[in-house]
Amino acid sequence: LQAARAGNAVTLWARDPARAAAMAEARENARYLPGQPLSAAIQVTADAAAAMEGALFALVVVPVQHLRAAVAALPPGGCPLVVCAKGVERGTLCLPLEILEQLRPEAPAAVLSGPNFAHEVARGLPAAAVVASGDAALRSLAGELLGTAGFRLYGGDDPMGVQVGGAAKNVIAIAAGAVIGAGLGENARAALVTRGLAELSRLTVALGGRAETAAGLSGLGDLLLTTTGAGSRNTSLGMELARGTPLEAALASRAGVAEGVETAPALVARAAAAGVELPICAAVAELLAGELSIGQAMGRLLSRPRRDE
Ligand SMILES: NC(=O)C1=CN([C@@H]2O[C@H](COP(=O)(O)OP(=O)(O)OC[C@H]3O[C@@H](n4cnc5c(N)ncnc54)[C@H](OP(=O)(O)O)[C@@H]3O)[C@@H](O)[C@H]2O)C=CC1
Ligand SMILES: O=C(CO)COP(=O)(O)O
Repeated sequence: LQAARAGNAVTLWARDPARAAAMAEARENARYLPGQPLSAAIQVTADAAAAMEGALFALVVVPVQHLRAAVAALPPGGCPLVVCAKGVERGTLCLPLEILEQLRPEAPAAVLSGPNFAHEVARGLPAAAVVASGDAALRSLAGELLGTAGFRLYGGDDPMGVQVGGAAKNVIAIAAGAVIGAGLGENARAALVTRGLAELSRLTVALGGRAETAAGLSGLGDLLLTTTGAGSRNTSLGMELARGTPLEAALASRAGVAEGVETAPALVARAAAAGVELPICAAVAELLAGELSIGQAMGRLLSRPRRDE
C-alpha cells in the first residue's frame, strides 16, 4: 500500500492462488488488513516469477522462520530483495540478510525496519523507517521509491545494527508485556526497556554493528513502539503469559506471528556465540521454554543487578 501511495506500479504476490484471486476480486487484503482498499496501482498474483519480472526490487514480508523457504521458492535470478522480517532463524541463528546471502549470494539485498505497525502504515499515518544495505545504490533506490512525506525513509549503511534491533526488540517486548501483565507497573517497564536497550546495543556492537544504530529508528524507536503500543503482538503475548494463559493457548488465539517467541532462544544463542550475555532475553527464552515460572521470570527481569546499569 505504501509503495503504491509513493507512486509505483506494484504487484502483490501471495502464495495461495485462491487467496490471491479473492484479493484481486475484492480489492482488499481482508485477512490481514481488512477495510483497507487496494489502490488501482496494485495488481495481485500468485505467480512469483510474473511478480518479479521487470521489478526494480521486491519487498519480502514473511516471518523470519519462513523466510528461507519463501526465498528458496522464488525464481532464480530476479530482482534485488528488501527484507522486512524481524528476528533470528532457529537452528542456524541467522539474521534475515544472512539467509538471503546464503540463498542468493550474488543478489543485492537490503533490510527495511523501524517503528511501523502495518495497520498504521496502511492507513497512511505518519511514520519513519530505515532501509539499510551495504549496497548504496539499492538503499537509495528503495528510499526514493518507497518514501513519501508521510513515510520518511532514511538510508543506513549498518544492516547488522538494523537487524539486531528488529530481532531484539521483539524479545524485550515480550518481557515488557509480562511486566505490565503481572501488574508491576510503568516504572518497572521503563526500567526493563532501558536495560533491554543496553542488551540490544551490546549485541549490535559485538556483531559488528554500531551503537548509534541501536539508538535509532530500528533500535530504540521500534523498542519504544513495540513495548508501549497496545497493538503489539509480542507485548500482548507477554501480557497473556503473565496473566496465566499457557503459551500454546496464547499462540493459538492470535492471528499474526509473535516473532519474539522463536527468536528469543536463537538470539540468546547467537549472542552467547559472540561472547555476549543477554539476561532479559535469556529470561524470556526460559519463560517460553517453561523453565521459569512467571514469578521466577519477573525476579530475573527486575531484581538482578547488572554491572553496566
Ligand atoms: N505486522 C507488523 O506490524 C509488522 C511486521 N513486521 C515483520 O514482518 C514479518 C511478517 O510479519 P506479519 O506480516 O505481521 O506476519 P503475519 O503472521 O501477520 O503474516 C505472515 C505472512 O507471511 C506469509 N507466509 C508465511 N509463510 C510463508 C511462506 N513459507 N511463503 C510465503 N509466504 C509465507 C503468510 O502468508 P499466508 O497468509 O499464505 O499464510 C502471511 O502473508 C515479521 O518478521 C514481522 O516481525 C515488521 C514491521 C511491522
Ligand atoms: O514490528 C512491529 C512494529 O514495528 C510489530 O510489532 P509486533 O510484531 O509486536 O506487533
